[in-house]
Amino acid sequence: MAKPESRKAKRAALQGKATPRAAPGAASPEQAPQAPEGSPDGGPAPAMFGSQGAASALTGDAGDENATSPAGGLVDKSGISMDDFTPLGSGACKFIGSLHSYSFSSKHTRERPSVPREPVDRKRLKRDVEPGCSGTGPGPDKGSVQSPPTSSLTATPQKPSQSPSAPPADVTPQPAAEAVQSEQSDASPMSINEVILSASGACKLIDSLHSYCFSSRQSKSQVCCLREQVEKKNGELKALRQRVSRSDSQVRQLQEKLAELRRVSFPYLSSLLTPGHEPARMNPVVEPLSWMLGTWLSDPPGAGTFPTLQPFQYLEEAHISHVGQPMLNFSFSAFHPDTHKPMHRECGFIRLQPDTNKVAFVSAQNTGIVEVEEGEVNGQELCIASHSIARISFAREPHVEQITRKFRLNSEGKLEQTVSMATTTQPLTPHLHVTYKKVTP
Ligand code: HEM
Repeated sequence: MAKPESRKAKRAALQGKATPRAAPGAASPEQAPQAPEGSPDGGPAPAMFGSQGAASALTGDAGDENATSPAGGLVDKSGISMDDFTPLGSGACKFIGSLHSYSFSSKHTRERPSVPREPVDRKRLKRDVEPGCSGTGPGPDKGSVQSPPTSSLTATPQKPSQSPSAPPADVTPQPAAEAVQSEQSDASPMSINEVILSASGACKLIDSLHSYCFSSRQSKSQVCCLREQVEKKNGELKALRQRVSRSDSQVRQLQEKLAELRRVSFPYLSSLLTPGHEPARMNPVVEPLSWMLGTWLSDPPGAGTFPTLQPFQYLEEAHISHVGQPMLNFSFSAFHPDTHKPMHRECGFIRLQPDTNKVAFVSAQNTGIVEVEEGEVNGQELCIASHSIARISFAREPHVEQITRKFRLNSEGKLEQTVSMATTTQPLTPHLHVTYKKVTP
């Protein structure tokens, strides 16, 4: 047994440190009966332990198991010091951990076989006396020794009303509950249970706070990631808008250039032909040839053949129009398919003998040939053959002696032209075949 004076001094030290740190709500007045003035400690017991039984667990029945820490605090041999129960000084987690340690070590201390345990009867006697006023010695009431173990201090789960801040009983850690149940003869199970209950509730609260912190960090990370993606997409959108803007600008420039080219090509004619900006009405005489009207582009490229020539291809634009007169105006312009270099070109007029389907085709070609072809229009097909051919005096040979043409609008709405010719060396033979698609009305 420890010396009384030494124990008294240590208790005084314990009271001086522990009293201000009593956790509010950790013990209700019923759970922690105030130490009477006649307390052997000479002052109130530490309220946070809830009962003198808990305090005696620190002081120890089996001997002086406490020592003074280097810092001057009271240290249990299990390694627990009062500082460990100080939430403000060492943090909530340390505090909770200490509570768990205390619970474990206290239980362990009580179960240590090396420590001689008092007879059950003596412990019961002592416990029965403690609530009265003194925890230092067995009470004289021999009758209480005979009292059953289910006395008022027998370990029972704390009622919620006794501790408003304690969590519900169903959250009591199982080991703690078992310890309480198995230690019914111990002097301090209720206090320990209470502390563990409080600690368990606090741990759950802290765990939920950690979980909230973690999920909050995750959410922030996701928000940052999404924000980066949005910024990246905004950048791409901005680049696309700039490209569209550039394309619009290019289209405007091309339109302006085209308008300028038209003005240059027909500086005065356009204004003369369409003063009121209304197209000329078609002369009814040429109405049977109306299917030829329009601007046409070779599609696919035209194909050239002749017995004396290598097959070749060409691009051609056919422009057939009218200005209200009883005739059509035409121009055919051929280009090299690769270099777009101008090749054959001809222009002229197509006339119809009124009230007949007889057609006269007059053409002047850049090769120095002028020719007249005549024929008939039947539906959407025009077949003509050379009536007269003339040439310049220095035209290259072989000279063309006969020309036949056929125009038709096919089932696909495309214009076709087939040309055959006879030269001074070759009989009438196909020379050209081209299909045009309409590009303007
Ligand atoms: C009705 C209109 C045309 C006539 C009467 C015509 C007549 C001729 C004749 C007589 C020749 C010489 C053949 C030989 O050497 O044996 C020739 C050659 C040729 N024609 Fe045509 N042609 C016409 C339209 C075209 C067209 C639209 C093209 C398209 C680009 C074309 C391209 C050629 C070529 C590449 C040659 C061979 C090279 C040359 O002699 O210049 N011709 N043509």
